[in-house]
Amino acid sequence: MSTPLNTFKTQGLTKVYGTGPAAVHALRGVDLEIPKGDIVVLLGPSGSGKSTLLNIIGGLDRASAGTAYFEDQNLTDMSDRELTRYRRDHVGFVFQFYNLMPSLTARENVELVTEIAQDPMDVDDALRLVGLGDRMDHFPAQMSGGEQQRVAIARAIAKNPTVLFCDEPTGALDSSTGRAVLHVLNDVNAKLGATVMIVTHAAATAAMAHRVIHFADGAIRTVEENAHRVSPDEIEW
Ligand SMILES: Nc1ncnc2c1ncn2[C@@H]1O[C@H](COP(=O)(O)OP(=O)(O)OP(=O)(O)O)[C@@H](O)[C@H]1O
Repeated sequence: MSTPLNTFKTQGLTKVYGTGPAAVHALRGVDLEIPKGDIVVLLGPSGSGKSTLLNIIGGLDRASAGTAYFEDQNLTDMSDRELTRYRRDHVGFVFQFYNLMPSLTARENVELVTEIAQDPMDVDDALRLVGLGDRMDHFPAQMSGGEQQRVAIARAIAKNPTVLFCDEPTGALDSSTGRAVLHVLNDVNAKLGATVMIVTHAAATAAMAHRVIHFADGAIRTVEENAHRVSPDEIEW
């Protein structure tokens, strides 16, 4: 079988939370193609459905209608067990708050994931890739916010994910620390070939993306391809 060109393809993807007068239409028919190996930045007002989309194609939530494919697998048809396997084998998540285990060192936090992964990276290599080669035995409380976020990224990439989802990865960081974190995401994309999807309110992040998706009111308004991508070093917010 040929290698699929898209990491994701959705058609008419719809999500309604609740029923009757309390129903919230979080996604109103999203048609989307995400090429393999792209960095994609999703922008849009609060409540426009960005996290909902990420949660559904990340296998954390279910659509109300429509289809979502990961490569040639239909996520919307999967059982809970199959979705768990999909997440375990293919998906890395990075959130605004790093969710590290405080009683474990950087290395041990990453090992938690590599112990159950199918084809993990070497833990030390993952920490070196995020620039923490000399901080592996430090605990989260001994690290800055940016360093903790880099541990979270090392943990997410150590399973060798096909796709890395980042929901406000720089939301809790000052701009220079945030740039360092974006640098790491850029490297992960360039060196590992992972498709990287970033939801952010920091609109300037769009400059480093291959593709920028603008969301509003549960739907995609525009998709732009960046002819000239900018290095994270040049991003200001
Ligand atoms: N579990 C839930 N139950 C009910 N409504 C929800 C739930 N999760 C999200 N929503 C609603 O769905 C809509 C889309 O939310 P979503 O979190 O996807 O937006 P977002 O664009 O990611 O926003 P933000 O930028 O603030 O994170 C919002 O109106 C939100 O209140």
